[in-house]
Amino acid sequence: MFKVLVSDPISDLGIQQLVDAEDIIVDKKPGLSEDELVAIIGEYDALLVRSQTRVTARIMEAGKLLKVVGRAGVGVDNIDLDAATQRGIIVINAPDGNTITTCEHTFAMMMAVARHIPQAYMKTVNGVWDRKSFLGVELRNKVLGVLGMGRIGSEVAKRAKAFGMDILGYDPFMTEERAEKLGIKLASVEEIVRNADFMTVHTPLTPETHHMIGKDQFAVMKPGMRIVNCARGGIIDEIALVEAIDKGIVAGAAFDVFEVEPPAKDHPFLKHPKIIVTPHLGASTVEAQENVAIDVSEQVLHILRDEPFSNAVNMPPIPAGLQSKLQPYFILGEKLGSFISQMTDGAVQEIVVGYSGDLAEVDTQPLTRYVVKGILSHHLGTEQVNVVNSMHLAKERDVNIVVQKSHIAKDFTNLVTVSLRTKKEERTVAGTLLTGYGPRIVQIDNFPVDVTPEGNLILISHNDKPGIIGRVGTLLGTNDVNIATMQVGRQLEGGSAIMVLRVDKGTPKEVLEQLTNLTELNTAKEIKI
Ligand SMILES: NC(=O)c1ccc[n+]([C@@H]2O[C@H](COP(=O)([O-])OP(=O)(O)OC[C@H]3O[C@@H](n4cnc5c(N)ncnc54)[C@H](O)[C@@H]3O)[C@@H](O)[C@H]2O)c1
Ligand SMILES: O=C(O)CC[C@@H](O)C(=O)O
Repeated sequence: MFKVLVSDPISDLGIQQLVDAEDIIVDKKPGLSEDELVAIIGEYDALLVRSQTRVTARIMEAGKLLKVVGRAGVGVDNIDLDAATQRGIIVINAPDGNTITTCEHTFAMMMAVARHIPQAYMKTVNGVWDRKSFLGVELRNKVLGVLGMGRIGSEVAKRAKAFGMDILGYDPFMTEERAEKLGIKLASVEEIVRNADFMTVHTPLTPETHHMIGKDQFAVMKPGMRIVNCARGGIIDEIALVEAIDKGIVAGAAFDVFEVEPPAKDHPFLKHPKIIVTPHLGASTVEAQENVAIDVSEQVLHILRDEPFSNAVNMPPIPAGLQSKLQPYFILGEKLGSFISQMTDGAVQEIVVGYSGDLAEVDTQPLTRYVVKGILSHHLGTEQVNVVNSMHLAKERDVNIVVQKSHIAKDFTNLVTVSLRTKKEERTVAGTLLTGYGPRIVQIDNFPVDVTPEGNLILISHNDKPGIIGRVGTLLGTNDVNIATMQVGRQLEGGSAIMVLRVDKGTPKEVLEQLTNLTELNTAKEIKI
């Protein structure tokens, strides 16, 4: 007999298959505190949550029998994935069940902000018949900018076409071919900000998307824009948005999500006449709640019964023999993936992973998953991508993955080479494990280097001319960026060259821009590992 605890309000119909199962006992106890959960979780094999329960490391630790945590929804930001992985607890989610519902909520919000529905409602029910203050705008013939063209963003784009809107879409994984199929135009964030009448965000919250719409974007924004966020709080800088509305740049905003939820009582959105809000209701329909609960219950049943399952968002078990052989390479593979995705521009089309030397002899599939995880995590967020789903996510985005093996590894016993082909360019890094020293990057494009992939790095491509290293050092020094180590690689004297600097802290954007403007310097990119 297995025991399942449901600790958030989850659709009864959705979990009916668990209730009906002869080998399962279901207890519904919504609203427990962390301490209360810690006290009882020890007797349960599975925990089912929505977004309210924070499944912390303490709860996992106390869950001695816990095999699976099921999230009825997409985001797993309320679950400590590392703690789950460490304890061998499988975390699953239901990524598809609430797509349409959230897309429809986005439209409800877009139309409400276009026609001032909540504001007009408030006045009318308070006895004021005001037909002058609420002149709206049509959606027809307007430009809609969609940031994040995944499941929800793509559905929004499809429906916006029916409203007669022109759609500009931005997503690092969007290719011209897919954009053409969807009938949208690919654009950069800046093009969207400068040209859209409405803008809606549908990305995960990652270090890259955090405040992706902030002061700089509002400064160049098309006046009169209306903005919708039904994705995650923090993608749009809340304070900068209020300023932009007060300056007359933004005409109105509709938010379902907040940087801190629930927002404080004095949050500037809550009394602003041009901002409408809902309390994270994007996924709250009967249909979506049933869908996600059915999906997640089905997978929980499979896991408890030791049957094949899908939608795991953390680490799968790897056979013991292979685990010990490959384990040290997992870190190298993921770091190479992260490094190359940060140094390469454009939508990813192909990943080529080469294994040379001893590695050519073993089943490297788990290692490839780590490389792909490192690449995709940069764009999709570490919370969403893991070694279970990385290949699936790449396939979903039409990214071709090629694996090549060779018994010869030139100067190294083992070498992992990763090439990334995008619409714009093709780049390569190679790395090895040095006994006693750990992972090393030994090649960047055609340049031999010796770089420990760790911390804050700056990758510079320049022309090999006297004085350039000094100029870079002086510029960083004057901006209080301390260089810890430096590596320079070139092929020919006076030809193109690269520099890899390790610095003590993150490099501000302006400093990177100033670096790029130095004579004989082509590009300067920050890489964080
Ligand atoms: N309000 C709600 O109740 C609710 C409900 C469901 C989902 N969500 C949230 O909506 C968001 C989208 O969900 P989804 O199911 O469509 O996810 P998805 O993974 O299918 O799509 C996200 C897309 O964002 C893209 N992306 C990543 N970084 C980007 C960047 N810097 N710029 C542009 N695009 C970038 C990814 O390539 C991906 O295609 C998530 O944040 C999810 O948690 C909210
Ligand atoms: O459970 C909810 O209602 C939130 C759902 C949503 O934010 C998600 O990520 O799926």
